[in-house]
Amino acid sequence: MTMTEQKSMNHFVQMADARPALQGGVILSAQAISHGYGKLPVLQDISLEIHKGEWLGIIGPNGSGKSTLLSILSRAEQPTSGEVQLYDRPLGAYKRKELSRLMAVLQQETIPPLHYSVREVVEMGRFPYQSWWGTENEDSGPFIDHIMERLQLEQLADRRIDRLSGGQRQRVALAKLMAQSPSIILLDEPTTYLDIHYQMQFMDIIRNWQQECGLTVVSVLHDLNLAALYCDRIAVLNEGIIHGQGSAEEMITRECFEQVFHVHAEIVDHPKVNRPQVLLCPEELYKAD
Ligand SMILES: Nc1ncnc2c1ncn2[C@@H]1O[C@H](COP(=O)(O)OP(=O)(O)OP(=O)(O)O)[C@@H](O)[C@H]1O
Repeated sequence: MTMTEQKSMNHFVQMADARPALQGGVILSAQAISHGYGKLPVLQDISLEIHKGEWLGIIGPNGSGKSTLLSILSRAEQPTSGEVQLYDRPLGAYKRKELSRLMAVLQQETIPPLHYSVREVVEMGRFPYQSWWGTENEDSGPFIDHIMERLQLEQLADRRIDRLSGGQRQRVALAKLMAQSPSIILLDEPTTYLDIHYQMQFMDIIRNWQQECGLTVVSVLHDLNLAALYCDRIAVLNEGIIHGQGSAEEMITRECFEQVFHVHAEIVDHPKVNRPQVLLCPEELYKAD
């Protein structure tokens, strides 16, 4: 590791150490959350505890309330009833910059196609650490360099953000998120527009970040094999309620697929890692049985 990399890594670790002390390892909790749009109930009595350093995957069918739950966990939406707490404090009690130093959110199209360069967008991640005049106590240049290198964005540094492909933009969004140095990240279907190579690269980068800094990750994922491979724990949401939560082995089951997703599936053990993987089966194979 070069001096610059070491300095940047120390930056990550210092950020991790600067986090508030935890009690019982719970960093974020949803307590009896209910929510609806007009008369449509979307979430009913959701209670969830997210522990420091874990990767929680939220899976469930279309319209089951996953994005709504993530919006409530990030304070983008207020629940109709119930409360979210971050480090044992109600989410509503945090000032905006204070919350941004602790929590970052990545949605499918987080970065609007503006006329900024890639590097300028990544630097925007430092906003929560800047004074009124847009300056920081410490020079974050080497840290930004390190992130650009790590996400292979150096060649694109001066390229305008609106001239990038969807996959490249998603990498820039991730770089901006890393620049923000949060202790918890919320990801809403982060790999949807990525090809298989960039899906795996994206997930590996998040996992390395998690392992290096004790980052806590909450992600909505539609790809259940990725969820099984990367998440430490999975919560299954169905029709606005938690159908179940547990390890990949406990949640990625034939019963869950039939009851929640209404599809037939065979579950096999991954030959290289100790995680279940899903093999989907056409309906007629089951009719023939
Ligand atoms: N702003 C809104 N106004 C009205 N209804 C909404 C709004 N946002 C979501 N809904 C409704 O709430 C329900 C849950 O939506 P949500 O996006 O949370 O589900 P989801 O599980 O993330 O779905 P998907 O997998 O399709 O992304 C759906 O019935 C949706 O139509």
